[in-house]
Amino acid sequence: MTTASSNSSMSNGSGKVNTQVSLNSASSVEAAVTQDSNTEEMMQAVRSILQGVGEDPDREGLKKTPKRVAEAMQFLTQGYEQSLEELVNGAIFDEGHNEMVLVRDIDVFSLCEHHMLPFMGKAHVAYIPNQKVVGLSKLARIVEMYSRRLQVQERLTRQIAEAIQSILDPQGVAVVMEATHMCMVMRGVQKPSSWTVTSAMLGVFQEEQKTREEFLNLIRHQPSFH
Ligand SMILES: Nc1nc2c(ncn2[C@@H]2O[C@H](COP(=O)(O)OP(=O)(O)OP(=O)(O)O)[C@@H](O)[C@H]2O)c(=O)[nH]1
Ligand SMILES: [Zn+2]
Repeated sequence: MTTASSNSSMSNGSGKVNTQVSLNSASSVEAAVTQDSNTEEMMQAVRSILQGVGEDPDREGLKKTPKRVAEAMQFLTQGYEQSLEELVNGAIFDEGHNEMVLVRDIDVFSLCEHHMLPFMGKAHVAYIPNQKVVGLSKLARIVEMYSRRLQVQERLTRQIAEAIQSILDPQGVAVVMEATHMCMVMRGVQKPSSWTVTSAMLGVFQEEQKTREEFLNLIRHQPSFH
């Protein structure tokens, strides 16, 4: 991963090994070494795939491909290394606000766990606070963290809803995701126009039809600035 490999060079300073490393930097050196060996293994695997498709991994254009693919895969799955707590970073505010908060049209890029092919689309995330609100960007960051993993759309949708539930204990959470799956577009059943809608409704969104409808109307309506 780009970040991890830059970490590894940072932790070694100018490349010399510092013999007076503290426990913390010793463990970060260890993490960097593990990361490097992971990258190495991934590069080997990409070489095998290239050979498997009948390519010559040593030809000019493909020489750096194993490294590029390994780094791209590490980027696309960086959500495994993030935690909800770090991501929210304490940005929870006691506003006494109890009306619906909705962030819609959050871009989603993920990989399906069955084929490791992209699926992409939009997520709409709403909650009804119980006094506490969270920084708006954190809702998009939560979407980002769970999408940067190998996923199925249903689980991704539910994990986003449950994460918001766990940090805010709100009156309810609603998440709708609309996505197109490259494994259904480029291969397999080959249906380029199909898209999949999943939803997760918790608390009042599940219990009260009126609240759920209000949310569904809000995500249908086209904003005037578009
Ligand atoms: N429920 C769900 N299914 C998914 C998702 N992403 C991919 N799939 C499906 O996972 C299934 C895997 O089915 P398999 O029969 O094991 O694999 P396959 O032979 O490659 O299937 P086809 O895609 O039908 O060619 C397919 O039906 C995919 O459409 C997702 O996010 N949610
Ligand atoms: Zn798939």
